[in-house]
Amino acid sequence: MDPNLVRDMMAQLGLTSSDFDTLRGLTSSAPNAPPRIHPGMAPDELDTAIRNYKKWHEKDRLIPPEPAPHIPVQILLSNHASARRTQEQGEASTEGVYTRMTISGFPKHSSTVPLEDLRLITFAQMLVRNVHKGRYLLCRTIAPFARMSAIQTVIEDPEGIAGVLSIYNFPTAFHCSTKHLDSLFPIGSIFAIREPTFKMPAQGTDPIVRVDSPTDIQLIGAHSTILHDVSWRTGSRVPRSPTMTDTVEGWKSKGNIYFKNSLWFPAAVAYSHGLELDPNATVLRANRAEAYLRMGFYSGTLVDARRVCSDPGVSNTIREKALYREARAEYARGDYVEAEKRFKEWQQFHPEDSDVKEWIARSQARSKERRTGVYNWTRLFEMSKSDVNLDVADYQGPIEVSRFQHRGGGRGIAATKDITVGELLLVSKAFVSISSDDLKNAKEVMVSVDLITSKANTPTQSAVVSYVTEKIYGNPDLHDLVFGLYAGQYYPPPPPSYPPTLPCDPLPVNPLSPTVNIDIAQLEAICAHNQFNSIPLHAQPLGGVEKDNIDSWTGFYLLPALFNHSCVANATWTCIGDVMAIRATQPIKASEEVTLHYTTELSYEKRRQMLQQQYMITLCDCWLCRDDRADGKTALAKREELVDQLLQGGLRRSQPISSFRTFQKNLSSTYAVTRGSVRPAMSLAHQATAAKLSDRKTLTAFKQYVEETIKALATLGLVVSNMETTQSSQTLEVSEFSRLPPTISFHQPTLIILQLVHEYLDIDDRLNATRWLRVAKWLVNAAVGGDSELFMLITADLLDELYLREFARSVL
Ligand SMILES: C[S@@+](CC[C@H](N)C(=O)[O-])C[C@H]1O[C@@H](n2cnc3c(N)ncnc32)[C@H](O)[C@@H]1O
Repeated sequence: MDPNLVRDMMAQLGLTSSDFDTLRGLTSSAPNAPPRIHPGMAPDELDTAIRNYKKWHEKDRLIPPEPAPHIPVQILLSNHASARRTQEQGEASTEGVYTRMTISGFPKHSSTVPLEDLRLITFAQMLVRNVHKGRYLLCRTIAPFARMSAIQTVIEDPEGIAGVLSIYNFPTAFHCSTKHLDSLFPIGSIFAIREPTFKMPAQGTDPIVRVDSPTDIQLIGAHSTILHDVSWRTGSRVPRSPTMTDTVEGWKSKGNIYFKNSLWFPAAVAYSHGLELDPNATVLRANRAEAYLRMGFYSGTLVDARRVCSDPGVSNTIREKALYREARAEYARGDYVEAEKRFKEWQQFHPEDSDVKEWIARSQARSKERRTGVYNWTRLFEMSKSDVNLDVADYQGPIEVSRFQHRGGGRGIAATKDITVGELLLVSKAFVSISSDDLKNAKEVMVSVDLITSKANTPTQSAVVSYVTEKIYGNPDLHDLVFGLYAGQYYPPPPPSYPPTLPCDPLPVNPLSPTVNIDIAQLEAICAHNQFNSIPLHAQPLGGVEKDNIDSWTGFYLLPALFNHSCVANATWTCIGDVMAIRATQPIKASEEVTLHYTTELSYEKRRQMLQQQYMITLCDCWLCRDDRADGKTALAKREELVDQLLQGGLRRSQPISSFRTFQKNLSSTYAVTRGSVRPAMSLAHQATAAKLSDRKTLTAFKQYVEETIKALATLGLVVSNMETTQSSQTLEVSEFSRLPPTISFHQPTLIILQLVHEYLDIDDRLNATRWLRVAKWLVNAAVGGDSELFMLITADLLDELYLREFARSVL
């Protein structure tokens, strides 16, 4: 901060010059402040800023912990008020999307010690750059919260010393309004912060108490024993704080007001305060169950609803409500058999209720999906266009988690029987999925810069940790499902099997005292190692432009995260809405490893780089990479150069065909002659040559065009019977020997084939056009499932662009 500005501010606040000297020590210590990283930096600028930031971080880490300089509370409050005003102004404005940057990937502490085993600490005893293990800070808020990268406020301890508190990843606070924050944490809220970290902020100059894990925060009710011997030096009541109720009825009506305003979490907190006063206050518990249900805190709903149902003194109306909530929570947790039972129990009291009939039918449909793996993919695809959040059951086909010692994490997926191409292996609903559209509604986008990978994450990647944290917070029994995933080389290896055995009963949720500890640093590593970043199918149709303008999408899935990578994968994944389906693209033998692509780059070097960015620290050992490495560095470099040349428009259609042939020869010379037909980079050269030949309208040129197109497909690894001789034998067919290209997703080969269909129709060869159209349909259905109808929907834009829609409709 500019010292002159500080001096002006202090004058306004009536502070003395000795206060100013204290402050100058702080504010002019700009050399100790971290380098700025801000939105709008050019890529080079950002690279340099990240490098400088890392250097600063290393230096800052070496500075021993030291007492914090005293910053007058008025200064803290005044600085904070301006941050709060910025958020309020942003809320009032109708314009623009604001981007915030935050730094991730540095070590951070999350406490695992219960509050009762910790000793009290005060600000005066705390040191900057220190984690205060074995201690807890008791404090209360003396300002309203404001939301920046984290939610932030000013707190004071019982001795009246103030400091800034920043809480990251707090449930429901990711993009919340000031109204939500004020309801959640009114001024005067009392917290116990377990093992607080006092540190220099990631950006800025004033030290902060930084809480990364929301489970380190315990909300303290007025009657808590922890407050018994505590008196607040600045008075029992914080100025401007609302009057706090301290009766069960008071908390109930507060909760009900929040509930009516759709402020589910503040409502749940209010009910929890009431339940702390009287754990048998059944109405509050029943209401909390509903608030949890609205927030997706299903474990909390279930525990509360069951307890209400088992209360012998409860009225029939409340018991029935609780039973319905229990059934809904069972359904949402994927226990469809239990859900059906509960809904049927409820139905006994309301035999004609149409909603419950619908829920029973849905429970039965989900149970059937889970048993059979039969889904209506076409319907799901259509539904995903309006709501990505699809209602389906998970399904596990002929696969299991197995040991693969040589892979990071030591596990992988193996086939439990011989598998055929296109067979459905797994259907999994996202644990969380985030599209950039979800974030844009919030008028604010957060971008995190990862110090481990030295790159800026996309907005949806930056949000994933907060989303997963919230889900675990409200569903604590899911904790081990997430923390059983691989977290990378700096963490102990995950358990050899997956999923872990989960508690039989759901765990309770209490926002005043969270049930499980969430280690945020480990969760960041887990998310980074296991997330999926491709765009769901409805938003990236073949041909045309992206439909929903989705520029980034991140999905966090559980069992799908157990698949290892191969550049020549034998399975492929696609997302319809937030549902991932994984299918075999090659025949797979029982006990063989089943793999997916983490990248579909055609060049060895680009694949290597992409895999490294996804934390694959060892070189990929698939046969394609081994063959590529055996070609030697010089050949690989030359191949890379030629491919770049091609992609940058180095071969123009106006050039003579001989230039294309020479190019092919040069590129081909980078592959050892002994290599098999799969040569992904060659596909690009064949595609370019085919495009050139499609301009020349002679029969010979057409034949050559077909030959080049077929080579483009074959070099990617597509196998269809008699593909190479189809011109003469006309026996092109999809048979049990057919397989999808192992090197790439279905999109590119489908594009190539539909182009070929278009060219055949152009010369009125309907027979071959039909044959190839059927190959395209087979390809899409094998990768995505469904039938002709789904094929037509997925390829609709491309079929239109190529004037193929009517033809496809008539022959499929
Ligand atoms: C999403 S996890 C895959 C499951 C993981 N193997 C496990 O045990 O949980 C991704 C990590 O698995 C490892 N991995 C994936 N594919 C691999 C491969 N082909 N070779 C070696 N390690 C691989 C890498 O360490 C990568 O960071």
